[in-house]
Amino acid sequence: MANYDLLVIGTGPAGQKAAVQAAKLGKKVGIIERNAVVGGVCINTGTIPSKSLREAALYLSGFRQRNLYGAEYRVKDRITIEDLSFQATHVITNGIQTVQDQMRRNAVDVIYGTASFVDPHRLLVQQPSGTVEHTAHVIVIAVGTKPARPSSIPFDGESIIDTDELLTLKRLPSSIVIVGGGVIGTEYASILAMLGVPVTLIDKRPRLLEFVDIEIIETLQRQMKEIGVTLYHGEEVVGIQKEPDGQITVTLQQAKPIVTNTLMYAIGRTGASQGLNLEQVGLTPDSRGRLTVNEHFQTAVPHIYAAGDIIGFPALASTSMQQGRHAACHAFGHQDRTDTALLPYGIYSIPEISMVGRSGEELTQAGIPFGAGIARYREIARGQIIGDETGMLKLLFHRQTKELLGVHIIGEGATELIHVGQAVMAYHGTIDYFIDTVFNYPTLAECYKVAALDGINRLPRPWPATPKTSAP
Ligand SMILES: Cc1cc2nc3c(=O)[nH]c(=O)nc-3n(C[C@H](O)[C@H](O)[C@H](O)COP(=O)(O)OP(=O)(O)OC[C@H]3O[C@@H](n4cnc5c(N)ncnc54)[C@H](O)[C@@H]3O)c2cc1C
Ligand SMILES: NC(=O)c1ccc[n+]([C@@H]2O[C@H](COP(=O)([O-])OP(=O)(O)OC[C@H]3O[C@@H](n4cnc5c(N)ncnc54)[C@H](O)[C@@H]3O)[C@@H](O)[C@H]2O)c1
Repeated sequence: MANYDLLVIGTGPAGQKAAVQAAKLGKKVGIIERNAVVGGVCINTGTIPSKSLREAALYLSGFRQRNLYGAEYRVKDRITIEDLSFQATHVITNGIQTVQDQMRRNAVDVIYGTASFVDPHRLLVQQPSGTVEHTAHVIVIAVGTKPARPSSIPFDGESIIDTDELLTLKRLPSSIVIVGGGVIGTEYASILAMLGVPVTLIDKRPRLLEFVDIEIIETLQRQMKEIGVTLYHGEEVVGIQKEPDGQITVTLQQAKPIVTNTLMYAIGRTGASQGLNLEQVGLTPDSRGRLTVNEHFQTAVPHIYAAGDIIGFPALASTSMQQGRHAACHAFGHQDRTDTALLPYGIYSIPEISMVGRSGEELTQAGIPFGAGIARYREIARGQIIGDETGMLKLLFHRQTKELLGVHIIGEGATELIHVGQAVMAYHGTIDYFIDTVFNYPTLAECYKVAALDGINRLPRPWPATPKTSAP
């Protein structure tokens, strides 16, 4: 038994950052992990493997170069699971090693085993060799999520799978039906289609990713159809039949049945709070296993914090890290602030999407008068050089003050480019910043200037004057 200032449950992004931050504040920290390796969903089954798979698919399929060298261009003709997992395995191994090194350098004890509460300050850790108990002044619950698996679906780990199991398949599916057009379903649909797998993507909502700007989603949907994704909106699976030849017949509510080789469910994730013995400390998760916290990530028991996917939206690696760090800072009296209004979103579909700030729909609903300016990659030198013909950057700004209110991008580099707009918004900058600034040429960042000029040109003259204090 050891006594800690902080014990963290879970070594995903939230747990890692909570642990390191507390260690930097001079605290004695332990972090508990039930898997054989550190890193959580992020490094082992979610963010990192899916993004590595995407990069490998884009490279091996030659997709990025097809507009330049022709639709037939390929780096490799028959792409195998081994080709794809080569890069992912390398990146995952490095990621695990990096987390282990960080814990060691910061003198954080990594305790392998499954944690549960004995009382509000005491955790039981089950290990293959037996159980140990540790106590702590502060506890951070960062246990993350697991894929939602409705009991009515006959999952078999091979042909009827969840999104974690996709990564363990022995060969690429010859066809796949994906149920759930959320972020995971959309990303994997693009990746698999890129590899030549016929993909059907089904979602019960009327369109994909309802929180994304409509014009951006229309572009994405067109692109996905072009690379071989069949989309069904407002549709649900009502029957699953495994045929003697191993194929699966999927019966839909409205459309004709589909025969497929693989069926994958990507219908969301549930909090991994089961088994934590939360009733011992008086905490009750919601129906999806999530915990409620205040703005400092404290649960109803003030010295027990929760951070990352276990607290629900936005459930991203990016936000989880910040939440974990914020929780540790608050617990040990160190000032910290998280700007939730400027949360960027990055969706690694093909093409990728990113956004920050408000959408046109939100501004209209709020009654804020706004203008829009668009730059298309095909009209930008860098866009032409890289052969991205569908990329687009859209700026939304206040019609009177010209303050930047939202940035929405689809195309190569979108998730990196977004941070230029995010910084300008953080300082309440106007689109004049982009008009007055010189950008490297040829770059995709030049889209900001072109979109700002487009936006101002669409306003009735005389154009509004620039307020003196608005630029950063
Ligand atoms: C396919 C996929 C793609 C994604 N892509 C992105 C992306 O591109 N960008 C992005 O920002 N986010 C992405 N995400 C989301 C991101 O992975 C999560 O937001 C992030 O991993 C959550 O971090 P976390 O620290 O809350 O928990 P997790 O990473 O889920 O880690 C929790 C850890 O806690 C451990 N644990 C659970 N219970 C116990 C227990 N009782 N005792 C001990 N240990 C326990 C688990 O074993 C696990 O290691 C993706 C997710 C998925 C599934
Ligand atoms: N790039 C990224 O940042 C990234 C990538 C992947 C995952 N993630 C995170 O992982 C989390 C989980 O992603 P997800 O895509 O599994 O969940 P999600 O909640 O985003 O999407 C689930 C989708 O499934 C649909 N659905 C649910 N039940 C259905 C049914 N029976 N039939 C048809 N459609 C159904 C819903 O309408 C929804 O569109 C998200 O919260 C996201 O934040 C982030």
